[in-house]
Amino acid sequence: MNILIRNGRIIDPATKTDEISDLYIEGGKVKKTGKGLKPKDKTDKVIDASGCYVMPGLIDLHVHLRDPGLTYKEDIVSGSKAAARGGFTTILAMPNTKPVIDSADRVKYVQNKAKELSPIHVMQIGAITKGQAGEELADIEEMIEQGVPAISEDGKSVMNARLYKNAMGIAAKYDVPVFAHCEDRNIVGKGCVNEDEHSRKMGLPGISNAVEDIIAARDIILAKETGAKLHLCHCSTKESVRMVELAKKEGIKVTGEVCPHHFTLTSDDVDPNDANYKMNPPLRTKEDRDALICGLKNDIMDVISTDHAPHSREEKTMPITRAPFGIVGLETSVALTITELVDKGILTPMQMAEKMSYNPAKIIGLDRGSLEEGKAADVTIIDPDAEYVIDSMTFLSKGKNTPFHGRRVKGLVKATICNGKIAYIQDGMTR
Ligand SMILES: NC(=O)N[C@@H](CC(=O)O)C(=O)O
Ligand SMILES: [Zn+2]
Repeated sequence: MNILIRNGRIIDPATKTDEISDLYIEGGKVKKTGKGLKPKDKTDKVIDASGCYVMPGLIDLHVHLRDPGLTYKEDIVSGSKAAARGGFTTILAMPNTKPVIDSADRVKYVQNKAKELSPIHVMQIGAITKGQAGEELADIEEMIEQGVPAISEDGKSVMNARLYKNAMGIAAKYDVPVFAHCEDRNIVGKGCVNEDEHSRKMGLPGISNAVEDIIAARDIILAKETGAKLHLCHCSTKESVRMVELAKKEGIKVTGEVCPHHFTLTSDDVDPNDANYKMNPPLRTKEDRDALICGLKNDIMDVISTDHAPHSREEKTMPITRAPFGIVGLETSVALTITELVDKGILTPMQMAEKMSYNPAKIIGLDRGSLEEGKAADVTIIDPDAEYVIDSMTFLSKGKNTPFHGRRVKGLVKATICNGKIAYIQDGMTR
């Protein structure tokens, strides 16, 4: 089946294109872009993308699919359907599953299941230590051979710097990036929200910026010594932004990621009776949020990822002190990015495409994130003007844990096309 996308605003960072045009997909590839394209065949699907962005398929570097072992929260099928609805054609799954993905066989399990059942590309990240216990390196080389796009201990930091440095040495040798979750276990204590006036008033144990900053600094120093590519996950503090900026100036191979909840909300928004405001790292102060936004605008921060972290209703209705950290993000990130950043003139649509597709592809060395003729047809069509209220009950994800339920937003994914096939489409979009 071939697809003609008509009259969309084609936004392609790879070719620096931003113009109203058509795009023809044939044999799973972008065959042609240009004005006035006609369907070749009566069986061609035609999508009217008037008023819509047509971007290279979005890539989410930070997703928790919970498969294997925690599939009551999410599984590969529900997670990828949610991702497709959110505009993503490629997602990277974190290894903090049960068991932890720390061997080639376990990587293979996800790869095979995804290949069979997912409408989009799912790439599995390998853990850094066995069982994420922080004591012994996992067989990183064997997982790299099996095709992991990155290694990560996400959910925690490898506290032993010697072990971590060894892992970075291996990553550098194979030019595979290290995705760092920065959290000093020794000082985080029982913290569940940002440590500030608000947390003190609520009587909740806090998490200070130092919890993140100490490890971010350490990891940047280790990246410098080992030459590894370091990607700082879910940056939440103003100091993290500053460190990424300085490290880049020094020529250290570091990239920074920001999640929509961290550029949308602050610790003042936290409802102490709602664990959907609890995530790791926590919502920070207005000063931190403004620094993240500024970092995105100035291209210090390279990536917007979701850190999609589904949990069950039972888990998230526990008191905030006991509930697990994390919120879902796959089905809200396009809308929050458009509402909070593009619509306010902070990011151009081109920057949005860079941070949600082009840069993520570059970081993992993936030949995606581009709409150039001849490339694989991974395409996302978004209506930036569609206004609606987020309803978590409509999520395709098993996780409904979001603080954004009931929030009015702009920006709706109309269609997601993966390898030239429709992975998700809104009713009434094709002829
Ligand atoms: N972000 C979170 O709050 N939680 C994540 C772990 C993580 O990404 O650090 C999870 O696995 O639930
Ligand atoms: Zn994390």
